[in-house]
Amino acid sequence: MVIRTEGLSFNFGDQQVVKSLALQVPEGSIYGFLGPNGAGKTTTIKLLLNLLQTQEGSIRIFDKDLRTNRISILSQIGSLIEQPAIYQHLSGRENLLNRALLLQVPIKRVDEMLALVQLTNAADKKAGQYSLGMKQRLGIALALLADPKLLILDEPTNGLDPNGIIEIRELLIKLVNQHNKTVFISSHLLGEIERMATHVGIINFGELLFQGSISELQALSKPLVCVETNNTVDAANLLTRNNFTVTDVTENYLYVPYTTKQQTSEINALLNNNGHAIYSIGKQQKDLEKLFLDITQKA
Ligand SMILES: Nc1ncnc2c1ncn2[C@@H]1O[C@H](COP(=O)(O)OP(=O)(O)OP(=O)(O)O)[C@@H](O)[C@H]1O
Repeated sequence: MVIRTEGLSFNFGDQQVVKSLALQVPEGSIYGFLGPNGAGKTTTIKLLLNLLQTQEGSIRIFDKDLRTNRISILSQIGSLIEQPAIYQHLSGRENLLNRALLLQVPIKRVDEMLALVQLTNAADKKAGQYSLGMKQRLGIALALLADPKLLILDEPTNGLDPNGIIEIRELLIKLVNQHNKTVFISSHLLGEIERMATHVGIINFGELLFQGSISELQALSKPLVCVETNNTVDAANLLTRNNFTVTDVTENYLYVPYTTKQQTSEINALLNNNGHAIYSIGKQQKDLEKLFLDITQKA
C-alpha cells in the first residue's frame, strides 16, 4: 500500500471531523476519495500532507511512519490543494522555472512537464490569462516537477467545464499508466472520477462508508427488472399477489429485483395475460451516482 492509515481521527475543537479512518491506497491506483461538501476530505488530505498534526491514529506512506519520516516522505509527494500556488504575472514556463530553481530540479524538466500537461503552446502566456483548466494543469505540472511517486489532489476538477474535466482525467490516467505514479484524488462528484478511478473511498461525516475497487462498488448496485406499463399500481398488485417482490412503483415504471432471464419472461407473461400493456421490460443496473447518494445518505 502506498498510503495506509489506521484509527486516524481529527477534531476541530469539540467537532470530530475525521473518525477512525482506515485508508488503503494501493500502488499504481487512481484512488477516488469521495464525499459530499464538509465530509472531511480536505482535513484528511491535510493530515496526509502533515499540514495538520495527527491527533490520533497513524499514517504510513510508502510503508514508513509519517511522524518519523516526514521529510523523506513529503519529498516524494506532489500535491495540489485548493487553488494552485501560481504567480499570475509570470508565464506558465516562468512559474515552472522558478519552482525548478527552488527545488534544484534539472531545467529540462520544465519543458517536459509543459508537454506532459499540454501547455507547450501556452507556455509563454501569462498564467493570469489561463483558463481555470489550464491553471489546474499548470498546478499539476508544478506538483510533478520533482518527479514524486504519489500525487495528492484536492478537488482538481472543481469548477471545470466538461472539456477541462476530460483533460485532467486523461492526464491522470497517463500519469498512472505511463509514468508509474499513484494518484489520490478527492471529489464530491462520483461522476467526475468514476471513469478514471481504479479504487474508491467514500467518506461522510468523517467516516469511511465504503472502500474498495471500482468493480466492488459496482457489484453493490444490484440489478432490477424495470417494467414500463399503463397501470403500474394494478400491475404491482398483481405481481405481489403472485409472489414477486416489487421494490418501487412510479407513475410509469415498476421495479422487481432481477434474478434470472426466466423470471423476466414470467413477469412479462403474467402482466400480458392479465391485460396489462407492457411498453418496455428489461434488466437495469442502478447507476453509480445513485449508489453514491444511497451510501452517503444512509449515514
Ligand atoms: N479550520 C477549521 N476550523 C474549524 N472547523 C473546520 C476547519 N476546517 C474545516 N472545518 C470543518 O470540518 C469539517 C470537514 O471539512 P473539510 O474541509 O475537511 O470537508 P471537505 O470534505 O473537504 O468539504 P469540501 O468539499 O466542502 O471542501 C466541516 O464541518 C468544516 O466546517
